Amino acid sequence: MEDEDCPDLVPIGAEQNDGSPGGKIPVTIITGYLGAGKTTLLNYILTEQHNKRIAVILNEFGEGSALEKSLAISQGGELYEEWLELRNGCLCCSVKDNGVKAIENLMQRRGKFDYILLETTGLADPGAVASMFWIDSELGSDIYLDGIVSVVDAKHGLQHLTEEKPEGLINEASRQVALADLVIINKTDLVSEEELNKVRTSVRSINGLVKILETQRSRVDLSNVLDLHAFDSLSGVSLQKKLEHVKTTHEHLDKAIITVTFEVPGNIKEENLNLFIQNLLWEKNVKDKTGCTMDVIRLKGLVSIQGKSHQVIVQGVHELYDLEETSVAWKEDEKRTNRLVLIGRNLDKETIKEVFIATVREEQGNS
Ligand SMILES: Nc1nc2c(ncn2[C@@H]2O[C@H](COP(=O)(O)OP(=O)(O)OP(=O)(O)O)[C@@H](O)[C@H]2O)c(=O)[nH]1
Ligand SMILES: [Zn+2]
Repeated sequence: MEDEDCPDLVPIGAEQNDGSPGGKIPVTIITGYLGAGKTTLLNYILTEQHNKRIAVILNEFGEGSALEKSLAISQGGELYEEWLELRNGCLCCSVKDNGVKAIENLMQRRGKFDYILLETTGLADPGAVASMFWIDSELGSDIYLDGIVSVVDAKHGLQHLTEEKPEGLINEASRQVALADLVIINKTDLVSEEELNKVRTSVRSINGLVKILETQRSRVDLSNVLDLHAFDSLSGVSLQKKLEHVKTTHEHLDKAIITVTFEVPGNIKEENLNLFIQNLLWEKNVKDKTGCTMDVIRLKGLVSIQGKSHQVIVQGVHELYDLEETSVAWKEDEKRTNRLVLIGRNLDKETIKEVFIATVREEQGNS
């Protein structure tokens, strides 16, 4: 039965479902720039009462996906009904033609879900992801695209939306807004009313029709997010029309922005970690081999802090960051380690790892 070309979706925490056959399964695409609050929204949806069996598909960068998963799980606890990971990393390129098939194979194997939430990477072109459902609608699929939700960071969104791109390159953040059926301006706690007005105006100028909601921690009435039927015959909008309107591309990843991940074993001192992060995000005195400043847009990590029994999550978006102790304890026989993911410009993995080690070195070997 299995198509060889068809990428595998990897179910995590497998447990058989017997869904009812019949009705088609809606898919909501959750998009938004790096660090805007997409995973926070997913977590929120999953913890709210919805009486649905929700499958979650993460479209994260290849290497970082294991970390992303562990971050989200440790935040969301056991509330995830399903957790799927695309083994090939990027959904837009690796499974463009087979993505729908992969999801359907999964439903066949595991029984039906009531709803599918698909989180794209912060740099993805949601149009490329959406188009895979459009192609499939003619094939009588079991799933349909319900809507595209775009999360905008109230603090950094304006910067993302107005950033000038070199000739020929499209601004990902504004494309995500242009394609959205719902825009959630999140992190309103971080801005003044005036700043919020500017972001709202900017969103409105890009997409004159879209519904705009403003949130903290992506807390939003679920009836505004799920079952939008944005592309039904009833709503009169076809996905095809929308995609024609907003140019979508294959070159969905800004070439200049890359992801680096590294792992360093041992315990580190909290103050040394702070120093490392502050040099990187605030002082901006960490340079690559050619002398260019490393510009980190997004930072995630799972680290082992000296004196703490539990794993600590590091989260950074531009210059804002915080450390949070998780509910996951390091096991007795477990090798303590620090895993970091950085997304930004001028990042070179060796240098950044060296700088990290140099900053925390004195703590190596302690436990
Ligand atoms: N102050 C504040 N922080 C928030 C809010 N919502 C989310 N955050 C924080 O912002 C950071 C990024 O949130 P995520 O939900 O991981 O963002 P994301 O869009 O999934 O990020 P990527 O997948 O890396 O692009 C985390 O540290 C969140 O705790 C908010 O309303 N206010
Ligand atoms: Zn995320």
